[in-house]
Amino acid sequence: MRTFIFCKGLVHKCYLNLSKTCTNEQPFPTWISLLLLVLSSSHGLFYSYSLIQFVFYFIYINLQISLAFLGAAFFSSVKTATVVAYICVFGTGFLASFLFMSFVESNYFPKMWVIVMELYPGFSLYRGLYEFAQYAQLDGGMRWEDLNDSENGMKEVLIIMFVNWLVVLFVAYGIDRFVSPGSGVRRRKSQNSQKKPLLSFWKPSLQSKDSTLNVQMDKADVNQEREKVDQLLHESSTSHAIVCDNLQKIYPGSDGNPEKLAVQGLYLAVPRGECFGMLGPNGAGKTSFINMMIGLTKPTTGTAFVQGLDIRTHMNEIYTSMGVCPQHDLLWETLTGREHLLFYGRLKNLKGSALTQAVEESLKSLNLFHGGVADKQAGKYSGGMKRRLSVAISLIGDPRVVYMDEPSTGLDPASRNNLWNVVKNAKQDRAIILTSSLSLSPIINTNQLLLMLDHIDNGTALVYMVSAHSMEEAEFLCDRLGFFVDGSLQCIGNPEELKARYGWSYVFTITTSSDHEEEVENMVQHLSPSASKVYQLSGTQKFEIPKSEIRIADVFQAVETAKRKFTVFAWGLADTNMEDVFIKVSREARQSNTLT
Ligand SMILES: Nc1ncnc2c1ncn2[C@@H]1O[C@H](COP(=O)(O)OP(=O)(O)OP(=O)(O)O)[C@@H](O)[C@H]1O
Repeated sequence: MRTFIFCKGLVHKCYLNLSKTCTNEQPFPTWISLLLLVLSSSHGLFYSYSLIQFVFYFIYINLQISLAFLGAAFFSSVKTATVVAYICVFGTGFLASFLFMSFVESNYFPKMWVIVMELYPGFSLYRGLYEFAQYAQLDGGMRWEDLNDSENGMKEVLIIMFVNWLVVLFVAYGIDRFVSPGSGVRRRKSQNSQKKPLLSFWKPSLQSKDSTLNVQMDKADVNQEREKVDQLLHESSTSHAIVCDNLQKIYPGSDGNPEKLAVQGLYLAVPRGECFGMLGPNGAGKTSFINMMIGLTKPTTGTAFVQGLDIRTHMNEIYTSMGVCPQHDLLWETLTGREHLLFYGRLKNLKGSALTQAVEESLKSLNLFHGGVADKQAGKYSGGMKRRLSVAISLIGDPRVVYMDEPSTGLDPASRNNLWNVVKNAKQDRAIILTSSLSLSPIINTNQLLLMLDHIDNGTALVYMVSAHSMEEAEFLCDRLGFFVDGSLQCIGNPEELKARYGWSYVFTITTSSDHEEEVENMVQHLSPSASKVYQLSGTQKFEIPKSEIRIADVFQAVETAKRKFTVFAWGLADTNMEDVFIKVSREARQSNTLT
């Protein structure tokens, strides 16, 4: 990931050329070298096609790529990498033109110092171009035998660049493999203290055994999940692709803010073939969880195993079997949809016709193929098309584990249904974790279901609203759902189980004029003394009535009687749905948080 970030800044232009000119199988340094060779020759800069030019460009481009890999270890932000890369490029050009070249041409400046300066790749590039220009007027340009000329510095330049290439590549590999397998170098140094020896397979961490405090004993389903995890950690093999063992994330306090417990001791086991829905309001910790699972951040304590590999120590191996659809689309504006998929497909080791076929199938399944859409730049895509492309990227290369952070955000209903079908098909043989944000907001939006008035204190009302499509998506796609509030798992189970567990009541909604609210309340109390009002606004009231206390026929009877006394604009009696479950779970979580 870091490598791409830096590469995007440093070799962005080279990559774009690659994408537009090379075929799938050819390594791109070769193509770029040939391109530069042809361009320079055809523009009359050099009068011949020289093999030396090809070798020179080839070595230089590979050196640049190695430098990009090395530099990637030091940057975690695309912007910073881009700015530094541009400063290096322009600064080098400036210094080379006004300073270095005068040293090269000077008869007094020691040649030894010129060679020392050429150790810097930018100067060796300039020296090489300078030497080509010197020989450009000769018939045939620079030849191999010209390398022996005493004034020709090309031989040194080629040797220096070649050695530089190997050294930089070696150092970059060493840093990436052994020093900092994760994110930015400085951050990694501080995390090395947490590094554990490599694990051969599942192995319970000692930390997890000590930490029982985070599990609230009254959550039977959550406890059951924890027991399952404990059991899985002692098995030598398992059908579970993802096992989280007391995963915890605490962000340190900054700028006077206290530290933030974003994910609290999470135990979770997701088998292959399951789509697990992680639902929760904004700030519940869903993205923090995903960021740990995809290696963007390290867990504070605990760990998770993906296909048996520990996310603290084996992230590089995990990347090869993982797909991610991030919350915000990370796309190159100037690359087409097809080019994106070709790029990510190659990263997943797809080649030749298998790659072409996978890309086409993926584009077709997400409606990004026909009408030239596949070959349109992603920058010209609508928000929904970008989202679909992100989902396609996450699924290319047949990953075993896929994380989708709010995949259908911003999609119109037709695209959403299409995306749901794609995800549903994709989950057959892989584990998918899908997050969905459920709005908890005091703003009333007619597109959302207004579900509950939590309390009315001091004249203020906090209204819970749940985005209807989030719930629909969760129910349609997910085999199991977990509700998160304030970083902790509140309940877990399949939609039917959850509805049965929390669905002990009917929801009775009635709309009259405001003058008759009290009479409606009395009517409901008469029907069921334990009924509770959950929402009231301008004559519309909503009650939860325990199923054990009423018969549906009695409700009909009561409403008919009421209609004879005053006007009832609308009324309805509904069974508990997933929205109600979420409201109840959130309310209980809030109440228990207030008490503690
Ligand atoms: N880098 C950070 N430093 C400090 N606090 C953070 C950081 N990232 C997230 N948080 C806090 O951690 C909590 C969980 O955030 P997170 O983004 O994981 O929630 P979320 O469920 O994904 O929310 P959303 O649906 O809005 O994306 C929030 O209170 C957030 O403010």
